[in-house]
Amino acid sequence: MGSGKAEEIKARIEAEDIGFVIFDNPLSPVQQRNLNRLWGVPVLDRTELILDIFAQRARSNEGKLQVELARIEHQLTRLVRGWTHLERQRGGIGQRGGPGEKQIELDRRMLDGKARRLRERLHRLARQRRTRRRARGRNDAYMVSLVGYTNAGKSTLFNALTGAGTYEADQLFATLDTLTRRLRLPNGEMVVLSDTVGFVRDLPHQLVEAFRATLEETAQADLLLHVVDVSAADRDEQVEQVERVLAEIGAAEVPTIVVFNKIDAAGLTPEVGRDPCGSIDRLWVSSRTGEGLDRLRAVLAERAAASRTVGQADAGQADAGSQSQLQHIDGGAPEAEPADHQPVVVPMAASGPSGARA
Ligand SMILES: Nc1nc2c(ncn2[C@@H]2O[C@H](COP(=O)(O)OP(=O)(O)OP(=O)(O)O)[C@@H](O)[C@H]2O)c(=O)[nH]1
Ligand SMILES: [Mg+2]
Repeated sequence: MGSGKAEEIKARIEAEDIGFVIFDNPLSPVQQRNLNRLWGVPVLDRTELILDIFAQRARSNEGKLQVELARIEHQLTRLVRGWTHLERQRGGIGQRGGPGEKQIELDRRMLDGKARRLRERLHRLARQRRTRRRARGRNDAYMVSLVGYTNAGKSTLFNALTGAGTYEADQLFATLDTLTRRLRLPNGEMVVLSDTVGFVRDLPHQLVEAFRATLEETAQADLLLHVVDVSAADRDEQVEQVERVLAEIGAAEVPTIVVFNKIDAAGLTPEVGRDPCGSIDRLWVSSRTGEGLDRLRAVLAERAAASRTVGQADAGQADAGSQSQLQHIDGGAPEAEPADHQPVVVPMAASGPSGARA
């Protein structure tokens, strides 16, 4: 940003009585200090904004520790970035022997120590969580995780499916703590459903690191429901960003069904889409009105049943709808079934006897 632009913004801040300024990209400590001085209002960058929101939302002990760790990691990167500058500056104004350098080294050691202790506590918590899960016998259950961009409607879908009162709100990162519930499906199948923290474009690296334990659980799910706000203007970009984070946490290979949510807001009707093998891999639903959710339940039931009968490797193969699931289990020949080898989108109303409402 040139000085002309900075002056222009200063004029707007004064004219419109603006309280603070947020940059959509990283700022160095020096840039931040200079702009703050020029404009007389707080100046945040994107990472700090996201960290602030996370800090406000964290409820559980683990969530709070994760945010604190992310904050410290962020401070550490800034310390390193600011360091050379400070060193040069202090040298320039003739201070002896670099007291700034010494102070920064002390700060860095203190922060390093804090980060290490936090990581140890988080490790212990993650271990306890794994032990608890084993005790509950959840390792055998079919695990389904809701993932998606923040505000896509994961918690709303979670509530609609489980009847649980998870916090849902029209705000970013409403959910920070993974919440898990058992869900009984129409065919009597039991699955374990988890609601998770939402993703966002350019999720600060420190946050991905701090939330790694939580996110890695996602990677261990048997199935991901990738919830997409179909009414969002930038939904394709959101999908891409979520896929990128999933790859980063090692979840790219987990079988995934894309759930296009909020069809009521987009003026769409419930539909399903199939992969080239005929398996449903996309559904259009509204978590608010409940449209399309019966079909989603049926698909979940089928995937869970298939994973138990034919083993994980084939779990994605045998789920073309609740009726056809019965055919498969009754000995129908699934490999002979899909005639078309192209992905097709089947409107639910027109999907024949195996179709609309399970
Ligand atoms: N119109 C409409 N709004 C929905 C639907 N599903 C969710 N919403 C709204 O979208 C907003 C976000 O919903 P949440 O369920 O909190 O979203 P989330 O994905 O859990 O968000 P984070 O926890 O922040 O990642 C809320 O205001 C919901 O009421 C839907 O099917 N239709
Ligand atoms: Mg949520």
